[in-house]
Amino acid sequence: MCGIVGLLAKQAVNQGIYDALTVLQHRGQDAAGMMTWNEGRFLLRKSNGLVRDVFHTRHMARLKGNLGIGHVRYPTAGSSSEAESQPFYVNSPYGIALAHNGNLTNSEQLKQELFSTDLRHINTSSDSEVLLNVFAHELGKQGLHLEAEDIFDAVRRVHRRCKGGYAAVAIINGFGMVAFRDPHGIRPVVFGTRQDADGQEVMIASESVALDVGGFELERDLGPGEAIFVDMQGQVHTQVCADRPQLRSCIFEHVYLARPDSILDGAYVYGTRMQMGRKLGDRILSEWPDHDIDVVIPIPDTSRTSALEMAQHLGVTYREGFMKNRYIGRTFIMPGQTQRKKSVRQKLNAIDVEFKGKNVLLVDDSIVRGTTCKQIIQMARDAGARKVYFASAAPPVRYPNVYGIDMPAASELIAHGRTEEEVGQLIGADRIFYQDLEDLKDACREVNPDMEAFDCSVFDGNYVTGDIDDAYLAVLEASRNDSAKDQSAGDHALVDMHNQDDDLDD
Ligand SMILES: O=P(O)(O)OC[C@H]1O[C@H](OP(=O)(O)OP(=O)(O)O)[C@H](O)[C@@H]1O
Ligand SMILES: NC(=O)CC[C@H](N)C(=O)O
Ligand SMILES: [Mg+2]
Repeated sequence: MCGIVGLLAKQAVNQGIYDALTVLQHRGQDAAGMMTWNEGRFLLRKSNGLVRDVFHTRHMARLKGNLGIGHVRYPTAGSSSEAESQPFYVNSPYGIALAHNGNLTNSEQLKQELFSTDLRHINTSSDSEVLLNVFAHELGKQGLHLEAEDIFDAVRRVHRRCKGGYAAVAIINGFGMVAFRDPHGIRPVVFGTRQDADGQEVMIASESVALDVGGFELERDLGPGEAIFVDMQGQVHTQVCADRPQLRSCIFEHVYLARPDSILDGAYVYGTRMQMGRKLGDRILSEWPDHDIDVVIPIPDTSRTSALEMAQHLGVTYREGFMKNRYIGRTFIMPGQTQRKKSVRQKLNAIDVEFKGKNVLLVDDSIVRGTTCKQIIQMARDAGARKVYFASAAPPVRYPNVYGIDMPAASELIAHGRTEEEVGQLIGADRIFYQDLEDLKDACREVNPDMEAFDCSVFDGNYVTGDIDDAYLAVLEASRNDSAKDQSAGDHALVDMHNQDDDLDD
């Protein structure tokens, strides 16, 4: 779940893209990058680190031009090497730069095809470089002069070849900006406009919050299989380019990934999280009408919205019993288990008075590996809680994700092959409550009834692209489990196009 942004404006876009990336930072903390286009040249800066660490004044000054794209990365394929940070660039045809959120599930097969049939070489292990090359190859079948229709034809062929979850934004040298969303709309992408004295400016982004910050009016989400082309004059052209588009957006965006102040597929994430809190409150009341919960305490940050609503619904006091260190990022999207474990303790600290002698209900948005809740329950006990109950606003996460969330190994998921009660025992809770999957879907549908169905694969093991079987998951687990990733860490030797270096003079 990386963050992507594209901006075509009437003046320099570097600051606008930087600002958008800072509000998309929660989608990727490993690397950041920006590619602008100026008078026929692409200018690139990308590196490992947070947005504020990657772009210094000297880089910003060099990122000239009124058209650009940006990316914050949370790796879900290949390595976390700087060379695999994004955007990527390819020189033929025209010169194309691309940033991608998601994961291709057939990238190995595509890589072979690109080499043997399309005569293209992929220089990294990133699936995003594969996506860019498929797009480039299909675009290369068009003529010297591109019209919107030609671009949409190329995207149509990309959808026929690529499988998985992908939202991508690209620049085509001399022609404009393009974005497209996979035929199931698994990963989100929205676009908005801003009126300048010289004409219309357009921003495309993973989440609407990026548009808010830039003063853009949200037009809408791209639909499943839809593409948008913004020409150099700022004119917007859109077309659905998939043969059988079906909206199956990732429900985990609403549970955890997206910011609550974003609107995805027409639904305020804040609203869907509130409904999750209500539904789970209902479940607790029906399973345990004479409960003895004294206080509801959220595990900051993401669970706050659901926990507050749940407490009100239960008629129980809500208290902020854990303080969050604002300088530690999201732990779940950190690359290794050792770092994730250590960061939970650095990130959260208990306020003893809220726990002493009380029966506390701790609420989190989800339990994935169990890294957070195990430590938190112990902290609550150490702070003097009498009983510690635990509620997850999402159902048990039992299956790997293959569409752009780095949960590749079933064996690393605490609920895989376990009952709810077994998870409760393992994490040390006196009682555990999980959301029901139908209730989770209803929570989202109640905010936008048009969202009929979702990708819920991490909860039900049903992969909407239809190409995932046990053999695929076994290969994925072997190649991307935590210890496999540890062994490939530090692989920075891959070559890439010239990247602005830190040792350049100011
Ligand atoms: O079971 P786990 O493997 O620990 O994963 C689940 C936890 O990770 C996330 O928090 P994170 O710190 O990433 O972000 P947040 O501050 O947005 O809650 C999520 O909100 C849960 O708290
Ligand atoms: N989280 C994502 O969207 C990752 C995009 C791409 N698969 C990468 O690893 O760079
Ligand atoms: Mg959390």
